[in-house]
Amino acid sequence: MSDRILKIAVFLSGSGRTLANLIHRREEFDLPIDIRLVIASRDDVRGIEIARDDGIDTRVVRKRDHRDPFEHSREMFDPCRKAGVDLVVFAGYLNHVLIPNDFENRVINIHPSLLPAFGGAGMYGHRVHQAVLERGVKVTGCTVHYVDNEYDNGPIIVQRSCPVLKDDTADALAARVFEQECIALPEAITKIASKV
Ligand SMILES: Nc1nc2c(c(=O)[nH]1)N[C@@H](CN(C=O)c1ccc(C(=O)N[C@@H](CCC(=O)O)C(=O)O)cc1)CN2
Ligand SMILES: NCC(=O)N[C@@H]1O[C@H](COP(=O)([O-])[O-])[C@@H](O)[C@H]1O
Repeated sequence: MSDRILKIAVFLSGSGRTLANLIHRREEFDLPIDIRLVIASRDDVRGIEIARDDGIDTRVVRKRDHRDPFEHSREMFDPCRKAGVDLVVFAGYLNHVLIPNDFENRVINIHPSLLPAFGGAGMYGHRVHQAVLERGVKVTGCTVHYVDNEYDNGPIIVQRSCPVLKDDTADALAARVFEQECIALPEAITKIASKV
């Protein structure tokens, strides 16, 4: 579909399964990405090890080490500029970060619900699936969207759905949604690569 290889940076805060899936799709399915950089919000996360094992340049940028959101944003995006990154991918990244003007429409996020439902501040990871179960909805899924300065607000690129089953636990539901995330994020990246 696409003939352009996107230079990407991945921002993460956790176990790095989303990054591992991108590496797998690049190796096995020719996902057109060159992962130039991984930036983690903490130094004790498995995502960093996955990146290093793949030979990817890594950095840790802790939000609390910065005077204000502007300085934090510069520290996150300056390395992306230096590395000539086309697209930044939030892959389980849990800090709010200001999006600089030159990265408008060049940052995407994967969220584990069908936005605009179950999004916003406080909605991340298992909290999302717990809220879905408590509300009793019958269909959930994931959303890949462009990132702006409001949580989970930017234009939607791809959504994939799956059922919520009777007697589901948050763990079981998270695993079913994650299967869809593993398809949705590569699909969104391929879509973007085909347009640039
Ligand atoms: N400018 C933006 N930054 C971020 C966005 C975004 O849409 N615009 N999305 C998040 C990812 N996200 C869901 O997709 C999300 C992550 C975290 C939270 C949240 O409530 N975080 C807590 C802190 C959690 C922690 O550090 O352990 C909080 O802010 O109090 C909501 C949504 C990434 N950044
Ligand atoms: N609001 C953002 C959010 O909840 N993101 C979610 O965190 C998980 C990251 O897993 P990973 O760290 O193993 O890639 C994924 O399920 C992703 O959708």
